[in-house]
Amino acid sequence: MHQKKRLGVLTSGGDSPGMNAAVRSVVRSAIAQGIDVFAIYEGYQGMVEGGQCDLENPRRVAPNAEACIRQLHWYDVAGILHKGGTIIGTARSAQFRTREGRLQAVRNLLANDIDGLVAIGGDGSLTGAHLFRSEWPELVKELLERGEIDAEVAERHRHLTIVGLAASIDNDMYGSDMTIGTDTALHRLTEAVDSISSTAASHQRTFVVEVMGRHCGYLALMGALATGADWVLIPECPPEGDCWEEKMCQVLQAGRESGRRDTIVIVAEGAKDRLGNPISCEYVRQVLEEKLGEDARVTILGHVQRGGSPTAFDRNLSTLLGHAAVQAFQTATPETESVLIGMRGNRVYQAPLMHCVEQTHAVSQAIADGDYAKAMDLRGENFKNAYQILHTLMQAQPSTPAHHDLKPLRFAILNCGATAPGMNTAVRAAVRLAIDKGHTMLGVEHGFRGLIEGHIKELNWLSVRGWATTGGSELGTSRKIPHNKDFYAIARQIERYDINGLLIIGGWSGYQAAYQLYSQCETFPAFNIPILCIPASINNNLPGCELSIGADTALNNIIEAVDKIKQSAVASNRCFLVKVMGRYCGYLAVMSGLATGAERVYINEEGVALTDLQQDLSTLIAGFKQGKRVGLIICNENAHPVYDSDFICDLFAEEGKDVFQVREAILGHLQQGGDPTPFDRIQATRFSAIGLDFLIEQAKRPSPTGAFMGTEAGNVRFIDLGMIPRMVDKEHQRPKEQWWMETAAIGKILAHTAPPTQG
Ligand SMILES: Nc1ncnc2c1ncn2[C@@H]1O[C@H](COP(=O)(O)OP(=O)(O)OP(=O)(O)O)[C@@H](O)[C@H]1O
Ligand SMILES: O=P(O)(O)OC[C@H]1O[C@](O)(CO)[C@@H](O)[C@@H]1O
Repeated sequence: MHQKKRLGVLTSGGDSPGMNAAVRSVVRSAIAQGIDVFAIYEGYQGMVEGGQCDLENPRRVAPNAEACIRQLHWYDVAGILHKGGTIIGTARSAQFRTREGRLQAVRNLLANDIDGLVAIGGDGSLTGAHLFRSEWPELVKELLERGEIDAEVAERHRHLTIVGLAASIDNDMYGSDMTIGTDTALHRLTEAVDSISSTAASHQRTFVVEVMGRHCGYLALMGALATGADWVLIPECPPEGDCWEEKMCQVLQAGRESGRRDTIVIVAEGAKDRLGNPISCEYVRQVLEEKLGEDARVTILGHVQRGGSPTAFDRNLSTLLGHAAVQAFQTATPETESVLIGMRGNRVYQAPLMHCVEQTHAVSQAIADGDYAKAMDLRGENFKNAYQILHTLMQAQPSTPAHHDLKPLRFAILNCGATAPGMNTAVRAAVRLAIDKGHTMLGVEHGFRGLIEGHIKELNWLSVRGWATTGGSELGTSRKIPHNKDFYAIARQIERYDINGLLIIGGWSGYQAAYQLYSQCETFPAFNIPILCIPASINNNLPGCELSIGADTALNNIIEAVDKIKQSAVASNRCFLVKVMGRYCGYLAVMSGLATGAERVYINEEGVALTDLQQDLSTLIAGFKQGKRVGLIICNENAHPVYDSDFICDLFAEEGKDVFQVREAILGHLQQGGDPTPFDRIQATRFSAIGLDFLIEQAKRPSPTGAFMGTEAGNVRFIDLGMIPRMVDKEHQRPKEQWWMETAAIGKILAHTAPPTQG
C-alpha cells in the first residue's frame, strides 16, 4: 500500500485548448501538496486499456509498450502551458460506455492504487465520470467476489473521488460560465470571420459560415455578436414561422440596399428548424442564391476552431480550475459527492457533478422536445440577452416608430482616456440600441476636449457600421479632465445640444472627469443629467469593475509576444525580463505571468525589496545550473521607482553572467493596439446595452444620478459617482480592492522550476 494519496488525471472527448494548462496545474498543485499524480493517456480508452496501450497507436494492444497509466513528475508538464490540444491524449471510447469496459477500468485503477480522478472533458465525459463513480462500489464488489482483488484493496477503495473540469469548445456545460477551450475557439472563429468579411466586402458576396456546436449555439451566437454578423441560426432558438427563409432574405436584402457590401450568415452545425429538421449551410446558400440572386459561398470552419495555442483566458481558467480540483480532491470524504469545478462570475465555483450533468442534459432534452423557450431559459440570462441584442444590432435599419420609447431623448457619447480595444464596439452597440428605441445619439470627438469645444455630431445607424470589430477609437479620445472655466463651456454645450444624458466609455481620466461634473452639479444645473461611465481601460484599474473593456485584448497581446520571446530564448540560457503596461495596477503583469508561466512577477502592489531580488537571483542561478533553458520575469512598468526593470536587468546580468544572459523586452503600445478580442467585443456590447437602459431610465427621473458601471461576481452593478474617492487609491490610480490579487499566489507555486521541498 502507498502512503501518499494517488490521483489520476485524464482528458476526454474532443480536445480543447487549455487542457494542457489544466493538466499542468493539476500535476503541479498535487505534487506541491505531496500527492502522486498519474496521467491516464487517451482518456477513458486508456483507463480501459490500462497497462497495455501502444502509444504509437493507442487503440491497439501492444504487450511491451508503455502503460497508459503513468506517473507524471514536475518536469513532465514543463513547457506545455501555451500548447493546444492535450499532451496526454484524448479519445472517444466506445468501450467505456459498456459496463464491461468500466469494470476493466476499475481493475486498472486499482492496479495503480488510484484514489481519485480529475476528469477533464465535455458533458459526455463528465456524464461518464458521474456514472463511473456511482457504479464504482458495485464494480469493486464484483471484482472482490470474483477473487480478483482481496478484501483489503476493496476496503481501501470503497469509493472513488471524482472531480470534473468542464473542457469543451462548445460551452455547453451547466455549472460553469465558460468551459475550457471556448474562448480560444471564439478567437479562431472571430479571426476567420473577420478575414472572410474583407473578401466578402470586396466582391459584395454573401458567406454562410458553419461553426462548431452540435447541440449548443454558444459559439455561433457569441461569434455573430463579436463579428457583427448579419444573421445567425442556432439549435436553441430555431427561426420562427414557416417562412423563416423569407424573413432572413428580407433583412439581408435591406442591408444590401442600405449599402452594406458584405453579408455574413453564421450557422451552428446543430442548427435546426422548428420541426427539428437540420438546417445545413448548403441549404442556406441555395436559399440566398435563389431568393436574392446572391453570389453566396459556404465556409465550414471545422476543426480549425479547436486547434492552436490557448488564449490567456483559457490558460488562466484552466490553471485556476486545475488548482481548485486538487483542493477538492484533498478535502473530499467518502460521503462527498463528485463535484464540477467551474467558473461563475470570475470566481472558482464548485457544484455537484450530478446536478450539472442533469441540467446540461435538460437543455438537449428541451431542444429535442421542441421546447425552445425552456432551452433558452436553461442557457441563462446572458445567453438570452445576447440573442435579443444581436437581433437588434443585425437589423439593416432601426425599428419603426411603433417600437420607440414614448419620450425621445438625446444622449452624448464619448471616449475618454487611453484607447482600449472594444471602445468602438461599445459605441456602436450604444448608438444602434439607442436609435432603435427612438432616441438620438450625439458623438463627441476627442473626449472632454471635444465636449468643451463643441465637436459634436449626430450619429446614425450607418455611421457606426464596421465598428464592432475594430480597435482604437473612431470617435477619438483624450485624457482631458475638465476644470475651472471648462465647466461653463460644457454646461453651454449640454444646453445648446439639449443633451439629456452623457455616456462616457473610458478609463481613469473618464472617471475623474465624470466625478468633476458630478461635484459641480449644484453650481451648474446643466450637469443635472444622468452621467454614466462604462469601464474601458487595458489597465483594468477602475473601481468596482472586475474586468474593464480592453484588458483581455491587452493580455492576449502580451502573451502572444511573450510566447515568441520565450521561444527565441530556448537553448540559449537566457532570462527575459518583460516590462508590461498597467500604470500602478499589476493586473496585466500578474495575469500574463500566470498565462505564460513566468517564474516571477514584480508589481507595485507588492513592491520590490532588495532581499526579493537576491532571492530571485539565487533561484535563477540554481535553476540554470540544473538545466533550465529559459527564464521569464514579468515586471509592471511602475513596480518600483528605483528597482525598475532596467535596474533589475543590470543586476541580474552582472550577478548571473557566468550562468545566464539577461535581455529586457519592453512591449510598449503593442499591448494597447489591435482589434478587440471576442471577450472584449462581447463585454463591450453587453455593458453598452445594460448601461443604455440605465441612462434612459435615469433620464426620466426628476433627479437623475451619475454612476459608474461595474461588475461583481459577474453581475453588473451601478455605483454612485460620489463613491469614487472612497473606492480608489488616488495616488496609484487603482481600486483599493483588487480581486485578482489572490491568483498571484497560485502562479508562484506552479511556475517553480522544481517542486517545493516537502516539510
Ligand atoms: N453516458 C455515458 N456513459 C459512459 N461513458 C460516457 C457516456 N457519455 C460519454 N461517455 C464517455 O466520454 C467520452 C467522451 O464523450 P463525448 O464524445 O460525448 O465527448 P464530450 O466529453 O462531450 O466532449 P466534447 O464536448 O468535446 O464532444 C465518450 O467517448 C465515452 O467514453
Ligand atoms: O472531432 P470530432 O470527434 O469530429 O467532433 C466534433 C465535435 O466536437 C466538438 O468540437 C466538441 O464537442 C463539437 O463542436 C463538434 O461537433
